[in-house]
Amino acid sequence: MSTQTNGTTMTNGPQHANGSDKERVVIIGSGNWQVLSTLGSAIASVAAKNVLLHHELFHPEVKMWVFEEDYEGKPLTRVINETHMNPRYLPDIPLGDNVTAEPDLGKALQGATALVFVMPHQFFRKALDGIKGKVSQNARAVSLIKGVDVHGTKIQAYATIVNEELGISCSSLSGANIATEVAEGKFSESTLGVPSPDGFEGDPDTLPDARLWKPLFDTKTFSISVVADVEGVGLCGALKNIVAVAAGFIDGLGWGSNSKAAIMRIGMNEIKDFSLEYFPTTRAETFLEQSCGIADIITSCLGGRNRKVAEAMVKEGKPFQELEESMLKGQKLQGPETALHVHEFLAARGTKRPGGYPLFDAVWRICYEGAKPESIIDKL
Ligand SMILES: NC(=O)c1ccc[n+]([C@@H]2O[C@H](COP(=O)([O-])OP(=O)(O)OC[C@H]3O[C@@H](n4cnc5c(N)ncnc54)[C@H](O)[C@@H]3O)[C@@H](O)[C@H]2O)c1
Ligand SMILES: O=P(O)(O)OC[C@H](O)CO
Repeated sequence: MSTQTNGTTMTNGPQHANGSDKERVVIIGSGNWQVLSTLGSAIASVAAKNVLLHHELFHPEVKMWVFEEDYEGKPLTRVINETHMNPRYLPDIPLGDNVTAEPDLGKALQGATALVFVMPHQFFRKALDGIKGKVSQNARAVSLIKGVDVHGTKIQAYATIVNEELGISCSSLSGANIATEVAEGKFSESTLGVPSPDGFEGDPDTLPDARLWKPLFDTKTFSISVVADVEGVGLCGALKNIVAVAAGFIDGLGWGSNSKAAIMRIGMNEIKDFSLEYFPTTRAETFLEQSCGIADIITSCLGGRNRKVAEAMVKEGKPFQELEESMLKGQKLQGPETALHVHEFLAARGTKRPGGYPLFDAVWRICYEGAKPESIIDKL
């Protein structure tokens, strides 16, 4: 098994067990980030174009594992394969004729060497159980999942779990990336965190996993920057969802732009300090300089689903679970559960930060403990 801290077993790619020297891409997930699933479906549409462009590196077919469900009386996979769109999670966006939807995870993984994980974190563990033992040790993975996994005093980003459980190298991709805007080809940036040898200070674009994933995702309108910080990129994506919930409360209360800017600033500091406190390989500049850091906080606090549902919680006085169902229609919220996971972790592990993490704590209290939204500023 490879170990991935700042270092990993650095496979240099091609010459795979499938007998081909070309990378075979499988997208595991098919939601709103399909561009990347809706990211899954949005990501599928970006990746589908790039495998054709970089045909010397990639096999032309992109498989997409789809959690099978009924769509207007037909299996969703059949609808996707007939129309080359995913009307359930990413309406009106062509995915590319070379994307094949597959409901059987084992079949989707056959011959796969480049695994793109893009599903709500709520479904990750079950999918991972179905993947174990079915992946070539030459394969590599990238996680686009924005969340953290907590067990008692242990907290992990998803790329680390993929690395540990499947024994393959895993990168992270995260940024200011509202899926529909990416799918519509509106200019966005994203950050790719790749494994590197300990103490690496060179050009991250030269690292082996950057040479695989950057050609798959980078386009003129979806611009990828590479950093040697897998965990930092994953943590930014996870923790900004808590801040976006807080921003939604501010909107619901009608408190205006100064309050929202304060929430973004305080949230940025909590994300950075939390990551540096518990994940020693993370780099402060990832939070302050990259799309996955400050830029994703801004876009999520302006236009994300977490913000939208949290605003409705205040205005309609309903719990997030009810609003998630009625407003998102099958898409999933990550912010409230991430606040719960972080709360459980901090309760078990404690913190050396003076005053703790009061914004993260306030979001947990409002979502799960019935605290009033106005109390969000009480300990800031
Ligand atoms: N949508 C975005 O704008 C966006 C942007 C960047 C990152 N992300 C991240 O990408 C990840 C995926 O988000 P998304 O927006 O694509 O998903 P989503 O919120 O659209 O959720 C729908 C997905 O969940 C799947 N699903 C539903 N029930 C399931 C089950 N029982 N088992 C397995 N899968 C099931 C559906 O098949 C579909 O793929 C998340 O971590 C999210 O934070 C999303
Ligand atoms: O819609 P949200 O709140 O899940 O955020 C989507 C993306 O993560 C924004 O980068």
